[in-house]
Amino acid sequence: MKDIYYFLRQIHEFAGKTLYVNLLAMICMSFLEGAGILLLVPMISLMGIVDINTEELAIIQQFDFLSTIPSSMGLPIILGIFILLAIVQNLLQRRVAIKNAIVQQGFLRHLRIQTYSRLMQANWGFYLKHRKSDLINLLKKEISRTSSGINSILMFCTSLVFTLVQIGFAFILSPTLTVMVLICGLLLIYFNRKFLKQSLQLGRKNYELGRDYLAGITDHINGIKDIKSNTLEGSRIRWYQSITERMQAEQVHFTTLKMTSQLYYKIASAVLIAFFIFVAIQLLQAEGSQLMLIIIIFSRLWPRVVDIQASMERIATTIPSFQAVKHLQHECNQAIEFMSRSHEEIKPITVNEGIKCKNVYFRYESNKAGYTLRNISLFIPANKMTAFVGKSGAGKSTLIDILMGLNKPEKGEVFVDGIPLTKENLIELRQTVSYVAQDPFLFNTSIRENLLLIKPGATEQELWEALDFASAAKFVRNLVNGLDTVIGDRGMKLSGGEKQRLVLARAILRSPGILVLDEATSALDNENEGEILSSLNKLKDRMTLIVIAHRLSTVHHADQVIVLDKGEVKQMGTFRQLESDDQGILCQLLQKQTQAIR
Ligand SMILES: Nc1ncnc2c1ncn2[C@@H]1O[C@H](COP(=O)(O)OP(=O)(O)OP(=O)(O)O)[C@@H](O)[C@H]1O
Repeated sequence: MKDIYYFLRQIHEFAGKTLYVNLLAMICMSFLEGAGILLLVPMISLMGIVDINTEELAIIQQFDFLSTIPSSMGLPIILGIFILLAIVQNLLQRRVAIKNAIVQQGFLRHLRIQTYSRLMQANWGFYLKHRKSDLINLLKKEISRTSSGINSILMFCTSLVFTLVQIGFAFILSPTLTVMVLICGLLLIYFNRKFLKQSLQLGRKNYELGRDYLAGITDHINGIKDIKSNTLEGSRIRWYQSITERMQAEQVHFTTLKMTSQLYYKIASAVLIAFFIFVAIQLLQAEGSQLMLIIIIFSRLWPRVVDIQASMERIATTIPSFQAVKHLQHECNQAIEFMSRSHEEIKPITVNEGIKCKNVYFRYESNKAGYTLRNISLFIPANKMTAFVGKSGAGKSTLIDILMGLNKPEKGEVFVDGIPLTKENLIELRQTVSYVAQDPFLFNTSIRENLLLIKPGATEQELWEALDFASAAKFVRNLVNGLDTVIGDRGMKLSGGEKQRLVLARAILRSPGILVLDEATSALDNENEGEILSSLNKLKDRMTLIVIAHRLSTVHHADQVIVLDKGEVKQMGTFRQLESDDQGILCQLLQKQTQAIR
């Protein structure tokens, strides 16, 4: 209930008075419909179907003036009023339905933007904890279900108001009968509460299956090359058959549940009508007029009771989506990375002295023993090249993430020009950094757009200079569409080395104060790597370069080399100093690389 209230409050804040105007319009509609029912009584009477005694029904007496009109005119007048009421009611209904759609679609968009913005502002730790496909599932499916769940709740409220008004009218026609119908309806809703419980369980199953389905197919499509080259197609198809079978069973179960609950109501409806008619005729010797009332009230009220039960079941199935979206929003709020200022307003900083780590400790899971980084203290001077080397798993990328403020130290601190790195100045540092990852990300669009993403106003000349710097100009010129070539999903249509050069060009285009290269030249041949290294050498005095490299030839020219091992700094100095230490790790790494070449 708390979860539903959370979103109802949001829609109240979002839609404000439109929501209440709509509810009011719906109440008007039910009054018009009620008046229509009341009109049926004199109409039936005038038509001579049954002679209804209106003396007992005060409100119906309001229509007595109709009997003063000649009967040849009375019927057309009643029918005219009836049609008029129906027109007004349906015009109102059309307007309310459109307004409702505007509110619902607007709220869906609002929910999407709100959740997406919070996701974008969440820190890196949040993303390390979550599967990407789960986030996509939430953004795509669960938010829509939440929004349609809200719609069901609003419809439920309307149905309730509608029913109350109809009960009022039915009460005027026959209080005893109305009370009896209501007691029967409430009893049935009470005995059918097991359907609500089952609907909630099915909603949970639907959520889990949807999430697993998306996670599985995302993995398969992303890893299709490995699947094909290792002939894993069979096992993947078997997984797909199994999950779709469970999804099918869940949907069939849901329909069975819905239809069973409706069946109970329909059978109950027939039994109750038969029972009331029987009692009315056999025991109370009721007249035709009362029988007609029984049928009118039943046919009007009973579908409302059925609607209420169906709405409650629909709402129950969407509760897991409410919970999931609310939980996501809550987690994002907890993981908010920086104060929400527009990125455009924030200017990059100039690093004059350098970045310092003081006694930094870090681990990915705080409940596990052992740190990934232990007692790291180091200084990265501004406008120099610092290289991190070490065996695989030593903690190099983790440390870089700490320096960029992506990971937050559990103990110790990071300083930029002597100022501690905090939520307040983090975004300024990020604006200063350009990062080239091991597995670079490119968007499925043209080379030009991929580059302009970093610097939207860049001129043609700036684009080509950046490409030149990254030794990418030649291959881009050779493409038929040059800068306008579309490069496929994640740059699939380019070789690994071409992708790396393009990402490097993109990073340099921004003229960053700090350039971070995490194994950014690992896929390049010696010739291209050599060209990039000499370009980087020229940049050394203009920006702070932080490089991770396995190939030690890459870090020869670094001003400082830091060797990490098992999460600790083991050596620090110039390349020459460290290579001359026979017992040092760098020397061992060098020997291993030389042996591997032989
Ligand atoms: N998201 C994560 N969750 C848990 N542990 C992680 C995560 N990422 C890395 N690790 C662990 O942290 C340690 C350091 O990893 P890191 O990627 O920093 O090493 P690295 O020196 O950059 O390795 P490589 O040269 O192979 O890229 C490894 O033991 C790794 O298993």
